Amino acid sequence: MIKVVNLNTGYGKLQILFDINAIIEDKKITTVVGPNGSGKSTFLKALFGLTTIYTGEIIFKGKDISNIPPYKKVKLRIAYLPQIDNVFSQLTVNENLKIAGYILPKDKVRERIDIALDVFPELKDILNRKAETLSGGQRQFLAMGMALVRDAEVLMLDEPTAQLSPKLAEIIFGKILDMRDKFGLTILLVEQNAKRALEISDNGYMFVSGRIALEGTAKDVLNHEKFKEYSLGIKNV
Ligand SMILES: Nc1ncnc2c1ncn2[C@@H]1O[C@H](COP(=O)(O)OP(=O)(O)OP(=O)(O)O)[C@@H](O)[C@H]1O
Repeated sequence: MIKVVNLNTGYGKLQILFDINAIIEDKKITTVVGPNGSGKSTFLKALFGLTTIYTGEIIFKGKDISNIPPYKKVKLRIAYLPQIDNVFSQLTVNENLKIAGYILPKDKVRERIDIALDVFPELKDILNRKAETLSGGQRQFLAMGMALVRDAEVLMLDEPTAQLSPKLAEIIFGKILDMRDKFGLTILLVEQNAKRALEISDNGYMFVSGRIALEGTAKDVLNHEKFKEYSLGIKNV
């Protein structure tokens, strides 16, 4: 579980998130929705150690990790997949998967790559392709596969279905469910495809202007008037 307590954070002097209190439950999918610019991506970045934290705590396994740099978060088995630049574009799919396992003992890497290829069989035929030649969906499969190789326990995904067709988005949502159900991953998802994302989630938060406007089970959020008003105003909902 990740517990966020009274978090105030931003970039340098520019505060973006205000008094955020949230719980990311183990082995569940928690989705953050909200208008453009409301601070959803900043929330993921803050949890990974990429923002300036003014006050507050991020508690993971009983310890405050708010001042721990990103490379150490990887060792804590927290993975963050940004919207772009989530793979090494000049390397092949196979090389990307191998590199993802760099913190693991060598004999474990092969085993973890096999597990990743079981969940993402789509990658099997393109192992020797350079990542820069992949489609958006294939790239997303690779980025998620790399998190599986790393044996991540917490997976933070920033808009994994952005720019994808509805059919591919649905496949990605299916993979996210697989990662929770087959591997017990704790997933924190930021999505523009808000309604569909909440439908596959356990818990939800809606951010508005850097503050939590709604929170509860994903079902509670989906059925709340505030969410309905917001979702009527955006595409894909
Ligand atoms: N590196 C940065 N430096 C300064 N300001 C930033 C930086 N990244 C984001 N911001 C600002 O922080 C605010 C929140 O942005 P953020 O990307 O977290 O919102 P979001 O809810 O994820 O939006 P979207 O749905 O459009 O991705 C915006 O005003 C944005 O301009």
